[in-house]
Amino acid sequence: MMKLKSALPVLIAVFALLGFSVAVHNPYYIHLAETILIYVILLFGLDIVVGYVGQVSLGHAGLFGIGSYTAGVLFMHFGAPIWMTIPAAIFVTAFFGGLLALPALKVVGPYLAMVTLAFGTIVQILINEMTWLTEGPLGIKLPKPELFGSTATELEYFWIVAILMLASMVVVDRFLKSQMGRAFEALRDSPIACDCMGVSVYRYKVIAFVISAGFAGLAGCLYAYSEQYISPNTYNNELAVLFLLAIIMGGRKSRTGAIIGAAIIVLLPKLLDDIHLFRIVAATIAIAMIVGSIIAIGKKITSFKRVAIPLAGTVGLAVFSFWLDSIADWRLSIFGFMILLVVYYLQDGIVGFAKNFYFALSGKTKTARGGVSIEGVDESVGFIRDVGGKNIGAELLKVDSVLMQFGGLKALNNVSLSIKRGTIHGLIGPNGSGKSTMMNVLTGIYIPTAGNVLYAGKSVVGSTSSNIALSGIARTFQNVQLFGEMTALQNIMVGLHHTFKSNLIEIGLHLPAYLKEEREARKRGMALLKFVGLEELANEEARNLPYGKQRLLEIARALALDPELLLLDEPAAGLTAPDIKELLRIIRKIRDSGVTFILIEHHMDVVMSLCDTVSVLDFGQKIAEGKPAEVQADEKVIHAYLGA
Ligand SMILES: Nc1ncnc2c1ncn2[C@@H]1O[C@H](COP(=O)(O)OP(=O)(O)OP(=O)(O)O)[C@@H](O)[C@H]1O
Repeated sequence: MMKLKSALPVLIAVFALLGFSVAVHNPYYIHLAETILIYVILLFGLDIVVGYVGQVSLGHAGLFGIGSYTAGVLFMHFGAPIWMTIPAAIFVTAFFGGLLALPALKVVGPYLAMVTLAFGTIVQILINEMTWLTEGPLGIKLPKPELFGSTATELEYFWIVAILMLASMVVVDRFLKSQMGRAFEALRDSPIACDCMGVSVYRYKVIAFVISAGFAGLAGCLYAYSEQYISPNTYNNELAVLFLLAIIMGGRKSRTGAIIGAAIIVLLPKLLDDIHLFRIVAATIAIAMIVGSIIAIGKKITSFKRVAIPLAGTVGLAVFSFWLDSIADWRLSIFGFMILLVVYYLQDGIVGFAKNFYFALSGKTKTARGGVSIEGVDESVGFIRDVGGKNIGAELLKVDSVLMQFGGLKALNNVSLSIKRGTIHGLIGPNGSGKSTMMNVLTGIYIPTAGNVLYAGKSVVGSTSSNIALSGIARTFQNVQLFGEMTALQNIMVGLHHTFKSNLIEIGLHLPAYLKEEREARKRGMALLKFVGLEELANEEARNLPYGKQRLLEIARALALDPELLLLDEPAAGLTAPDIKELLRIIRKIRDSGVTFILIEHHMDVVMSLCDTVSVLDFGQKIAEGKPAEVQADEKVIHAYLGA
């Protein structure tokens, strides 16, 4: 059943393509459809970077050009056949994708948009100037590829493109549903939490750009044969903006969105050339809009006020189209107007809008795809660390005279701690005393100005957060850092990322090695959810969970790392009394299996009932340490909390 459901989009695509090639013989339309399919391949790749990793890229027209020119140059200079130019274009472009990723590691948002735009411009200039390789502005001519000894016809070539598009669709979908795709989404939703789950943000950003560029390279190569002529000015920044628009209009994180987006950017300019066609389409959209609005208002999904402007806009456009005699002078304005409407009113793109409309209309709740059944979950497989009394009481973590300075402020001033295995060590102190800073030093987010941190005898100072996480230190955050757009189960599976060894080929081909890892991770993920009592919410997006449950989910996600040391930063903050009771039970149970804790907490009853030892910070200095009752009675501590 599950298998059939996931194969359905591919089957629909196959039948649509078959139907098209049987019904349409006009080479002009075949070529148009071919261009759409080529853009679809590129957009699948671009969506990885834009939709999943959440980065802006205006460099994809440049990458597209690199793909085209790899094919063109190899053909012109060496007469290379298509079965050589395709892999070459993919690899060369993927390499440049890696280069494009470097700025993305440093800057985000508008800055990244500018850097990637510059990348596109540089590529275009280089293609133009390197005449010895690329023929410069003259461009390169190349015939349709050889197929079984004869040159492919337009229709045969259409089928080559169609098959590669289908293959890309399957492969991209598989990548994105694997640990790889989860890493991409995790780093978009919370880079800090991503690193602290042992998933290196650096590494996966680069991987995302490389894979994305690989698809741009494939698309570029196919485009060269499709057009049979390539020249530098095709790959301009306008095309880059158009690609980005296609993703936004179609709908990010969606293969259907990529197809719709590609169709729009290829067909819209043609549509705006033909006044009759434009009238028909504008009228159809206006009617759909009127009918949709009436239904939506009738079912109370929306109000008249909210649909008034888009309604007036689409109806106005339709009326305007009949009033016009010729469209030529209005093309750009109409295009701009349509973009404005879509970007403003359909922020989730056309696919996102259609989905929301469907769910609102049918009254069904959205369950994330890849949902799992909650029956027969075996809690015991989730939580596998059991040091069984090993070295209980020996030193696990030693913080040695750590100084953390921010400008003139000493957030931590010469603090030393000794954390014993199998214990719960409390870290308390008034607001701003340096507790969270200590957590950040321990997890590699801050590098201390001076001093050392030894974990199991080895210094972790200077190690990356993801390496520290993988060595066995997991944490939760004061201000919950879940991966909001991912389901509860997926959040935990990011924590289980370290259990995956499979590579891109194993994922792409769904080889048993990968499928087994995925199965086991799901099983463990569900077990961990059950452990914290969230198995019923496995398929719910994390951002929709109540606050208390979010905190529990964070603990379960941290446990997925199989930690030896678990750092909890104010786990009881914002929890109700029954939730706190549940939290205490869970923490004790984890402790009993041998995990060591550092616990920051403002709820004194929680600290008193859980901790074996408590250290107190005030203005970055350790002012007291000892058993909870001793510390509570300490003069300096009372003074720090109550003030003079
Ligand atoms: N990245 C930073 N840059 C500059 N100052 C910082 C930074 N991080 C923390 N500080 C400062 O260090 C001090 C300690 O902050 P920290 O967040 O560690 O306190 P805390 O004990 O966790 O407080 P709270 O209980 O309010 O969370 C504060 O004065 C804070 O403003």
